[in-house]
This record gives sequence, C-alpha cells and structure tokens, in this order.
Amino acid sequence: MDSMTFVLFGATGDLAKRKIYPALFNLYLNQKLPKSFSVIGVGRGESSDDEFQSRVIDSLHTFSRHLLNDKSKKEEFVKAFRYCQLDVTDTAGYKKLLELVQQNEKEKNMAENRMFYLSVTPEFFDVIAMNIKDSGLGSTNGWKRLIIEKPFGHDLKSAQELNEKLSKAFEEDEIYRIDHYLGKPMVQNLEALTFANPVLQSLWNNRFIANVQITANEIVGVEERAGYYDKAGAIRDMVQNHMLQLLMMTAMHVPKRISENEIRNEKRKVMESLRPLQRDTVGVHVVRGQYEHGEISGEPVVAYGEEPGVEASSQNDTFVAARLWIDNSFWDGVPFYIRTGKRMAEKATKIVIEFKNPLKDLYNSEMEQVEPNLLTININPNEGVSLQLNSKNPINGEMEPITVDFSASKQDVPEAYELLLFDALVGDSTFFTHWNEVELSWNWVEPILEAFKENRVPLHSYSSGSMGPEAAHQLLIEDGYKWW
Ligand SMILES: NC(=O)C1=CN([C@@H]2O[C@H](COP(=O)(O)OP(=O)(O)OC[C@H]3O[C@@H](n4cnc5c(N)ncnc54)[C@H](OP(=O)(O)O)[C@@H]3O)[C@@H](O)[C@H]2O)C=CC1
Ligand SMILES: O=C1O[C@H](COP(=O)(O)O)[C@@H](O)[C@H](O)[C@H]1O
Repeated sequence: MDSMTFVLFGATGDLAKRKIYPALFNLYLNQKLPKSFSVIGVGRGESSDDEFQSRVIDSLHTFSRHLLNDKSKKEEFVKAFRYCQLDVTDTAGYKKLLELVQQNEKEKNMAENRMFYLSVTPEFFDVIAMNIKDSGLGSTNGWKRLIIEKPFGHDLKSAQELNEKLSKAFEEDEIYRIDHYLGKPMVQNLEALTFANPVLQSLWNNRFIANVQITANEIVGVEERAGYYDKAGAIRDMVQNHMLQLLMMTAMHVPKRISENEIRNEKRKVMESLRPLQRDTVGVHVVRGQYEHGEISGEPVVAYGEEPGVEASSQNDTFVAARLWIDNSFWDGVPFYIRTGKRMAEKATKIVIEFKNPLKDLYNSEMEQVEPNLLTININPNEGVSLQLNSKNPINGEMEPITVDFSASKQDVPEAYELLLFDALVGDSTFFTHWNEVELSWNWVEPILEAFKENRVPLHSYSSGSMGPEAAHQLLIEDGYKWW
C-alpha cells in the first residue's frame, strides 16, 4: 500500500475522537495501514504534538472496539501523529501546514500521497478545499484525495454550488463523500447477497416481490445537535442520503461486471427511474411527524419542542415515512416504503422484502394464518439475514411462520468508518456517494422540502417510545400491507 499523509481537519472534534481515531487504530492493528504514514491533525486550539497524541490515546481507550491493554501498541501508533494549529479560514496559515506535511514526507522518505479529511462543519468544506489548492498542498507528485463528511448541501442548489467549488480543487474521482450507511457491513454485503445468490437473484423483481420496506428507527432524540437538526429534519438528515442510498443498493439491477463504475451506473439508473413527487400531492405519499413526550426504557423523555435549543413552536420533522415507486420493468407496481424517526420504540435499521403470496388461497379454508415469505436484512443493531417461511407445527398441525436465520455469529465486525477509510486508502470509491447520486437525491427530495416548508403536509405528533404516527401505518394499510 502507498505511503501517505493523512491530514485531518477537525482533529479535536467529536467525530475524530469517536470514529476516526478508533477506525485508524483498528486498521493499524490489522496491518491495513501503509508501513509508512503520518497523521497531521488540524485544529484551532493550541496543542503540542505530545498533548495531541495523549488526546488520541484517550479516545482509543474510550471508543476503540479493541479493548487492548497493551499500552505500547497505542503509543507506537500515535508516534505517527503531529498537530498543526490553524484557523481554516486563515489562508496564510496553510503555508505552515504545507511545510509540516513536506517536512514529514522528507523525514520519513514518503511519497507525496495526501489524504485530506474534512471533519469540520460544512460551511468550511469549500474554504478548505480552495485553500488546499491555493497553498500548494494539493500539488503533489503522488495522489491527493478528499474525504468529505455530511451534509453535502442543504438543498439541490446549495449542493450544486458546493460541488462546483470543490471541483475547482479536486477531480470527481478524488472526492470521497462519506455516507456511513454505505460502510455498514450488512449494506456492503447487500451486493453479494443479491448478486451472488441465483436463488435470490431470480426472485429480485416485480413477479415475486410484493413490496420493500426500509426502516431506520432510532431511540435517541435530537441530543445536543439542535442547531443543525432543527434546520435539517429527518428528511435532510436521513432520507436524502442514507435512506435513498439503501433504496439504491436494494433496487439496483445486477451490473454487467462488479466494478465501482458499473455499480454506480446501476445506482444512478434507480434514481433516474424514481417517480418524481409533485409538491401539491406530496402528502399522498409522504408522512411527517414530530415526537411528543413519552417514555423510553421506563424513563420519561421530553417532547421535541422542549429539547434544549429547539423553539417550542418548531415545525421540524423528526419522523418521515414515504411510499416510492421505481418506474422500470423490474420494479413496476412494487411499492418501496421508507421510514425513519427519532425517539422510536427501538433501534432498528433493516430492509424487509415481502414476497407475493399467490398460494394464500390454497390454504385459506384450512388455515388462516399463512404469512407472506419475508426476507429481512438486519443492518443494525443485530447484523444478519433471516427468511420467514410457513411450516406446519408437528405437534398441533397448524400452519405457522418459522424464521430461518442466516446470520453467522461475528465477533469482530469492523465499524463502518474502518471499512470506508480502508477503501479510500486503496482508492476504491464503490461505497462512497458519487456526485450524480447526490444531485439526483436532492432533486427527488426537493418537492418534499417545499411541501414541508409550505405546510402542505400535516405534521403528526407521535409519542416518544412509540412506532411513529398512525398515518405512517395507514400509508401501508391503504395498500393492503403493514410494516414488519
Ligand atoms: N459527530 C458525529 O457523530 C458526526 C459528525 N458528522 C459530520 O462530521 C463533521 C464534524 O462533526 P463533529 O466532529 O461532530 O464537529 P465538532 O464541532 O465536534 O468538531 C469540529 C471540529 O472543527 C474544528 N474547527 C471549527 N472551526 C474551525 C476553524 N475555524 N479552524 C480550524 N478548525 C476548526 C474544531 O476545532 P476546535 O474547536 O478545536 O477549534 C473541531 O476540531 C461535520 O460535518 C458533521 O456534520 C457526520 C456524522 C456523524
Ligand atoms: O447520519 C446520521 O446517522 C445517525 C444514525 O446512524 P446509525 O449508524 O446510528 O444508524 C443519526 O442519529 C444522525 O442524526 C444522522 O446525522
């Protein structure tokens, strides 16, 4: 693997400590980092290299999945870390950063391969990219790559403007837009599951599938992120990115070859076939909700409007459910339902494929409980795949659903950030979001944003700790289905 310098903007932030350092450390332990590498952490505050290294060690103690008592491994790992104090808006200051990067490359005899990770608030994405270019940091004899965090824009226009600016400093194939759902092992496994199993592949179309349900429910509320979340809502925070990515991964057709370009092409085709919504009829297919007070794990929790930093009158959505149609020959007539909410009864990220049940009538007189076959892909918290079948109970002779569980017991499942960082290091962008996907997603979401803003869609309240507003259940009931 190529030697490289990993320049981390936002090195003193929450994401760095909770996700990025543990991911880098796990890669290091698994010998998946280059033999020669350095990490230059950028932050506004003053810090020596030693202080920065101690901060990284602390984060590993708290957040690494390897509960390693061997202190020496951690110390060995952080030797590669240096700190650079820099206000990212201070153009002149990048000279110091460039000197530090070059000095390191020279000392360690490393190739000029530079990975820039923007783990900062989005308002700085374009500023930093331009400064990387103008300062000469981006002029290397090796490769340069930019990893960029979410959110990528606030709507279609702002996303286009951001992309325009980034593309002045980096080529599209140098930009790695993180959607951490694409780093989840079961999401990465979707491709193998659907393409490498002829049994499933032959059923993966509208002849056999009745509907598809994609759920990403959370127990947590807005937490300390009201400043961001109250302007974003579930529609921007989860639907525009994670939910539509899961939809693309589920609905894409088997590509001619398994390669990043072919997969990307198939994902794009899904988005292009997604039936557009009209602003004035959004409410027919989209349900929005906001959590009320309630109880979670026996503890009372406050309503969204009482959360710190949220105005009591906020009309922000903390729940969205929607019915989508993919107008192509594979999925014609198959509704795709998505739902995501905060303060729900359980943490569950899953994709459920409900198969058609043409034999239902065969058993109707004898047994009434013939359930549809369901393929459930559990993404979080329990990773695995299960298939619900009908079977006769040998004791009472009654038909009952049984579940065949395909989940292997995995003790050491890598974290999303670990898989994604490794892919970026080796230059594989399959599980990163291409600009086409971002643009098409914002484009599809745009009428919903407008309808929400203009209050064309009722804002239903739901109790914290429930399964969301009743209207989200009605959405499926009117089609003769229910959420699984
Ligand atoms: N935290 C999370 O779980 C997730 C975060 N994200 C995204 O990751 C990014 C980072 O989030 P998070 O870590 O939570 O944010 P934090 O607010 O915790 O950290 C922000 C970082 O940016 C640095 N920073 C702020 N202003 C400047 C400046 N002018 N010059 C230099 N550095 C500056 C801060 O340094 P200092 O304060 O030391 O100056 C700090 O290191 C965001 O885009 C967020 O949307 C995405 C998914 C999950
Ligand atoms: O991107 C985000 O995702 C999390 C949910 O992620 P998960 O891996 O725990 O399912 C969500 O809480 C957050 O609001 C959103 O910004």
